[in-house]
Amino acid sequence: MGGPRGLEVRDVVVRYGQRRGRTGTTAVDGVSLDVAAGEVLALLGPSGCGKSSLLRAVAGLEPVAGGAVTFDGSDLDGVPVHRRGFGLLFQDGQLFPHRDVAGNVGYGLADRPRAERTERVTELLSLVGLDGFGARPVAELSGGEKQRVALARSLAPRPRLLLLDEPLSALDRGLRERLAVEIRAVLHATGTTAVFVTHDHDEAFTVADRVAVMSAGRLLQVAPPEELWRAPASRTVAEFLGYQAFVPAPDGLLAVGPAGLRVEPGAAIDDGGEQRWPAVVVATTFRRGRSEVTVDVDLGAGEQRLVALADGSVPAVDDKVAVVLDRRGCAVVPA
Ligand SMILES: Nc1ncnc2c1ncn2[C@@H]1O[C@H](COP(=O)(O)OP(=O)(O)OP(=O)(O)O)[C@@H](O)[C@H]1O
Repeated sequence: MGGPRGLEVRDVVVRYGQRRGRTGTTAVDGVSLDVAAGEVLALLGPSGCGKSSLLRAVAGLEPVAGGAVTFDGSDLDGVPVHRRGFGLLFQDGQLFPHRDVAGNVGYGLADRPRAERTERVTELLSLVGLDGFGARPVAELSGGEKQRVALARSLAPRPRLLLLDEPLSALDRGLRERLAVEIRAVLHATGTTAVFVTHDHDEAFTVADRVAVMSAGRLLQVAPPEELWRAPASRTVAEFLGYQAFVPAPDGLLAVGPAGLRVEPGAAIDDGGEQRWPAVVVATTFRRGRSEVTVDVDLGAGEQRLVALADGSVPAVDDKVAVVLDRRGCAVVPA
């Protein structure tokens, strides 16, 4: 009957504070979602959209008010957290302060023979780039090292599903980007099925095979990163992914991405075909090998402050320039 089926979430509802005469808050409002065995799925959405509530419901930390959560075909209704065989990793890795690194990583292996435990701890420390760290007290670790230890600890008992709730959000940006790449590599190397909650689209795109975008308790779109970026299902999804402006187009709305505008020197002249708009330069920055020009421009929906790329010479602040669309940096969404 085929391989393992992984996680199935069907019409799940999570509510808080519902008492007699009070409706309470509906944090998750009928979400259905599958995560295949070995797949890494990111749950992406703004603060308060219900991502953590959904994750906690899957973990068994929050009761479901409707719908069902099943794993490999069996319903988890009434199955307590510690019987689900899932691993959990939170923003603050919650290491045991009085155990050393090896003691933390081996925590979930207490029932295994000592030799096997030692071998597994060594293997995992190597996997997360912490060879030789076993005897270190956790208090002496950096934030990034602590999260690596927490990741190793959560993977040690080979959970059938790993649930990660904003595991990188307490770290600074550079470290976050590096660790996101490492987490992806570790999850794939171990064949771990995982759900990764984040509000950061770059992080979601780095870590996940598929990204599920949530808003106000509902699922808006689920797709692999490139597909989501190329074809956002709605303006809301596009806005959340970082598309910065919207221009009416014959087949819907043209969503203008971070690389969807270019500046050209000289004030705008209408040359007939191409869409060009007059703009005023507000600031220029050089980032990641390219010049980004912040401009005030009206693309038809009122003046907005947007970012355009400069190919050639970089204009000065207060210069009048023209901005043109670069279709390669745009996507069409339904109007
Ligand atoms: N224990 C709780 N009691 C009451 N309301 C809650 C509780 N936990 C969450 N909520 C509410 O449920 C909604 C969804 O919260 P949730 O934490 O799931 O969102 P989130 O997308 O994970 O946001 P964040 O990224 O800020 O954690 C919010 O309106 C929140 O205020």
